Amino acid sequence: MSSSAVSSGVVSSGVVSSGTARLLPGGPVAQQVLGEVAAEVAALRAAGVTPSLATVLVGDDDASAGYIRIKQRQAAELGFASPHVHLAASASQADLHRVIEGFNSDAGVHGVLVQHPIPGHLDYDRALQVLDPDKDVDGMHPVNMGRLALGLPGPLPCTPAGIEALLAFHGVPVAGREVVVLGRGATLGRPLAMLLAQKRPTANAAVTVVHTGVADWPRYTRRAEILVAAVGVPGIVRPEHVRAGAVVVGGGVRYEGRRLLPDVDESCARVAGAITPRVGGVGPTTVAMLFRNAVAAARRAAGLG
Ligand SMILES: Nc1nc2c(c(=O)[nH]1)N[C@@H](CN(C=O)c1ccc(C(=O)N[C@@H](CCC(=O)O)C(=O)O)cc1)CN2
Repeated sequence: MSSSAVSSGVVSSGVVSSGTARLLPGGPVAQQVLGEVAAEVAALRAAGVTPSLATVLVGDDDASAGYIRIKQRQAAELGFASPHVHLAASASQADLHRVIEGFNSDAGVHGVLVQHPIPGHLDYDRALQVLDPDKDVDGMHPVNMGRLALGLPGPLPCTPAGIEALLAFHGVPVAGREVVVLGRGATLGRPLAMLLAQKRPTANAAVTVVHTGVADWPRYTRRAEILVAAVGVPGIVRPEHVRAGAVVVGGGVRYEGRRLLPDVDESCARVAGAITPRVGGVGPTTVAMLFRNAVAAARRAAGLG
C-alpha cells in the first residue's frame, strides 16, 4: 500500500474513516514458512540428521498443555523429533534448570523451548539464561537479544519475526515508512522495533516505540502509517487512535485460559486501510517462526547453517 493510500481517509460524522480495512491473515504466511521448513527438514533427513525440538512444560495449565500439543503435532508433521518433559507444578527452579541442562548437553537435541507461563514460584528469565543460546528457538535468550540489537545472525524472537514476515507477505511496504510500536515489552515491542529498524528490504523503517505510561500516547499512534499494538491490554487500541488508512497489526494479546483477548478493538477496521484479523492474524506466524528457528538450529549443528 502506498503512503497516498494511507492518507486517503474521508471524514464522516466526526470519525475519520477509509471504509472497511483489507484483512491481513497470518495463516498463508505460516503455510509458506512451514513449507520452506519442510523442505529444509527433508534435506537434513536425507543427510542423516533428524532435527529435534525439545519442549518443556511445567505445571498443569490447560492452555499451555494445548499449545505444547499443537507444537508437537506440527513437529511430527514436519519430520522433527520432539522429546518432551512435563514437570510437576511443584518443581523447583533447580529441577527446571536440570532439565534444560540435560537438553543443552544432548547433541541430538537442536532446539529447546520452555512453555510460558510457568508457575509463579519459578523465574522464567533465570531459566532462560541456563539455556544454550544456540538452542533457544524462542529467540529470547539475552545473547540472542544482543545479537538482534547488533544485527548479528541468530534466532529471532518469534512474534516480531512473524510480524515482519506477515507485512512482507501481504506486500505492505515498510522501508522508509513511519512505524509506531505501542508497547515496549521484551517479548514483542522492544525486539520488533529493533527488527523493523534494521537495514533490510522488508524493514528499514522509521520506528517509534511508545508505551501507555506516556499520557498522550495516542498522539504517536495517530501518526503511524503502520501501527503495531504490543501492549497486552484488551481493546486498548480504538479507532480514534488510528490514522485513517493505516496498517494496523494486533501483536499484543492477553490470554484468559485459551481465550485470546487482543489489544486492537475490531472497530479499528472502520478506520484502518489494512488490519490483522482478531483470530488467525499474528498468532499462526509465531508458531511458524518457532520451526524456522528450530530447523536453522539443526542446520547449524550439522555444519550446514
Ligand atoms: N515458550 C513460549 N511460550 C509461549 C509462547 C511462545 O511463543 N513461546 N506464546 C504463547 C502461546 N502460544 C505458543 O506457545 C501461542 C498462542 C496462540 C497462538 C495462536 O495462533 N492463536 C490463534 C487462535 C486464538 C484463539 O482461538 O482465540 C490466533 O492468534 O489466531 C499461537 C501460539 C504464550 N506462551
